[in-house]
Amino acid sequence: MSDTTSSSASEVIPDRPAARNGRSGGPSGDMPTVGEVPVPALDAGVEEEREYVGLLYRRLDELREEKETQLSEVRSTGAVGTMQNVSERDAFATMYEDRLAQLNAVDDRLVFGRLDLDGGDCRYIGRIGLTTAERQRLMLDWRAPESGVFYQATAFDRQGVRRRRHLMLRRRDVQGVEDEVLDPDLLEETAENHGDGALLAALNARRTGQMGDIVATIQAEQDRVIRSDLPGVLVVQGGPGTGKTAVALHRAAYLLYSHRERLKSAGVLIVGPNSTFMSYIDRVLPSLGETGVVMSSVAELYPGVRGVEEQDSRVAEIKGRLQMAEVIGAAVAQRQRTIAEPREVDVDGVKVSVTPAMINRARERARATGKPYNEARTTFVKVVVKDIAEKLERILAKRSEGNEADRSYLVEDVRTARDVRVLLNLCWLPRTPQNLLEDLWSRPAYLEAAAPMLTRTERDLLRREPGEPFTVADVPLLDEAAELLGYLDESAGREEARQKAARERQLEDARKAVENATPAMAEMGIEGFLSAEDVVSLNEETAARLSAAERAQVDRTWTYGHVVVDEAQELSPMQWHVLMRRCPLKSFTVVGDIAQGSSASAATSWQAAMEPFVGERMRVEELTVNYRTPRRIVDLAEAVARSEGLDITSLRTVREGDHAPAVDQVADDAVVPAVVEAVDAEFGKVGDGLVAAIVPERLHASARRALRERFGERVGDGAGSLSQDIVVLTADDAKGLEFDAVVVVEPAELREEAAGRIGSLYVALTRPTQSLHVVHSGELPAGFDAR
Ligand SMILES: Nc1ncnc2c1ncn2[C@@H]1O[C@H](COP(=O)(O)OP(=O)(O)OP(=O)(O)O)[C@@H](O)[C@H]1O
Repeated sequence: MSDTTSSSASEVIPDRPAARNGRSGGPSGDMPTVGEVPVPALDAGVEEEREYVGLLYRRLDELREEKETQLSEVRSTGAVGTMQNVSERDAFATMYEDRLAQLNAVDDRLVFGRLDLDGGDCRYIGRIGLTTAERQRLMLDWRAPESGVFYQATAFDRQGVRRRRHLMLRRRDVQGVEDEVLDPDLLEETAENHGDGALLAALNARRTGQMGDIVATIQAEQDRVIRSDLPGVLVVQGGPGTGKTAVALHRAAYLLYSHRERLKSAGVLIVGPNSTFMSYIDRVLPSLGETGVVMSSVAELYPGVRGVEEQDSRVAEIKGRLQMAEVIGAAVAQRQRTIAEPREVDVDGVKVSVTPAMINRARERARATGKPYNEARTTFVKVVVKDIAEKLERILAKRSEGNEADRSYLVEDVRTARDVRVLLNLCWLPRTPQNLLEDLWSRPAYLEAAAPMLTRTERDLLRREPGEPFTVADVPLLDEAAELLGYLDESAGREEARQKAARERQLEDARKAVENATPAMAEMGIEGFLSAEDVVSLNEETAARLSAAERAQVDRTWTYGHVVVDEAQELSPMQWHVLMRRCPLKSFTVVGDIAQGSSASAATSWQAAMEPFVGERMRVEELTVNYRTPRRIVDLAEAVARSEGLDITSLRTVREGDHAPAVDQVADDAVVPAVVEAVDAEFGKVGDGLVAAIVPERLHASARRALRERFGERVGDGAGSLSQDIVVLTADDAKGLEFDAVVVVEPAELREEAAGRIGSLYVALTRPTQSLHVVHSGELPAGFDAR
């Protein structure tokens, strides 16, 4: 058994240089080799590189075949033998499956870089590490420490790099090479292939509606963020198009590689603003060979609920306050009541008096357990039932003149007596998070008692009818309620405890199994690929084949090893509060742009947003180059933002752009037809690209209808349609996305929709990669005159 791809930082890769140019650094020395494998010389062109790339693909195919054979052999073994044998078999099967999935995922543009170093060493950089069957290195994983210089070296700080070569592949074929010569001595010897063409080619490429990876062209300031240490809170501030999303996703892949042991079992959570955005980014990590990550929009963080949009931003702001945690706490506590007077209950025809003292005593006992509300209720019920049963026993003893009743029957009679159940529910009602929240919003008296700190107007704003769907802003409140209420069904709590204990025992078995398997895996150059946790999940009957990621997704109480938050400027304090609970270690990558904030609770500074949760303990990095939007469009967007008082740092841009922004003013009733014309005109400019119309809510349906009339099926609908030619979006939905051309409709209205905050208009203006077209009937916001 041998496997020589590298999957983890802890893998043992013999540090044998793969390629050494025969004559140190010379352009045309003897052909260097890896074992018997020739490596193209420094002055090699596309043809020679093609040969080497062909060799890498042959190796990839060989490994894939090997894994397929191993997997079918292991599967055919069947589930026989001791528990430990079964664990070992399953452990190997999972390992082969994961590896196969990884090998399949990295097929497209497997290799993208080559470094030629002082002293003649040469390194190929690709999506994963590859070695020959004799364990000689063929290609390095981009995340390996030795690959760092590929992204970091500059002419001023060469870090031993003579030349950085970008190999530009289409699928498996080398289409071209691009060289950056850093060593001045080499400049004279190599005449061709200079420039930053790989980056420009990537930036000019037509957009597909799906975000791609940037692994071949990560820039130095981005690389520093990606490779930053795991612990603590890292905040990445960056203007539009600076690659925050790309960097956040590559960082997740990097962390999974360099801390695989820890993160594979605990998992990594990636949180984004909405489901459109989540589907836009969902292919990036698989293309980097990483699949075990949980992705969730803020609307889906509470399992089983998908929050709808909160229509009124004032309501969203109130529900987002940290204070709401107190409101939920008070609402929970209020559901425990006592009785003012003794009360008679009927147990099988016998009247028993229940006193306030009995209720109070039971309540104190229950509270003293420190358990969540529903679980503490179990103690309350037990104490009250026992007290009533004792009273009943005494009454019956008196009546039957000393004949003893069977205590256990009495307890059961009391427990099932209707009067008793009514009384118990009156004093301590069992609750679900959903019905607690529903009561809070639909019963003014209840809300008033729980939220005296809110004004009357604020409470009135929160009012809604029972049965209406929960909103995004309700999601953290449901989570808070679930935390305080605990399990409704006491047996669910017990079942959970039982499962925990069983899991502990299985973990012990699994540790032994993994220990046994480890030497064999190390022999294959694989360490840390499989943990005892993985083996246990394989053995669990209920979670027969669930990965940590899959288990985490359905478990509200799951705690992750790392959490990545995108568009983080939009999060409310309550949303942060809940996210912090998902990662008690406080290992976060937080990316966003304060200037783009448009939600009712948007942060005004990172310090203000994070301080309640992490104090001063965070590090802030800034990204400064806009890779998406050409200079001419950025100038306009920045002028608009500045005239509205936004404090933004001017971004550097990579491209000047071929098209000046177009602005069409039309009559009120001509806006929708003008949008259709503008979309048409933009196709004229950008050819087959993607065009988005970003419109106020009011015009969404009519603009879509008109575009469909003209362009038919080419007009997409909803989150799944980003890859269609034309999409109609609100400014909120456009967050984080990009298109070849964008038609921004009624900019002043877009600003008003976000309660006058300029952030959403700034977002809309910075979505194009090529061309911007503005259509308006009303006044233009200030800043447009700077064109
Ligand atoms: N190093 C790079 N190489 C190639 N493309 C890049 C690079 N950095 C960023 N890009 C591209 O620039 C575009 C913008 O990146 P991304 O969406 O990550 O930016 P962002 O900062 O999250 O933007 P916004 O805040 O405006 O949503 C994407 O198409 C991305 O692929």
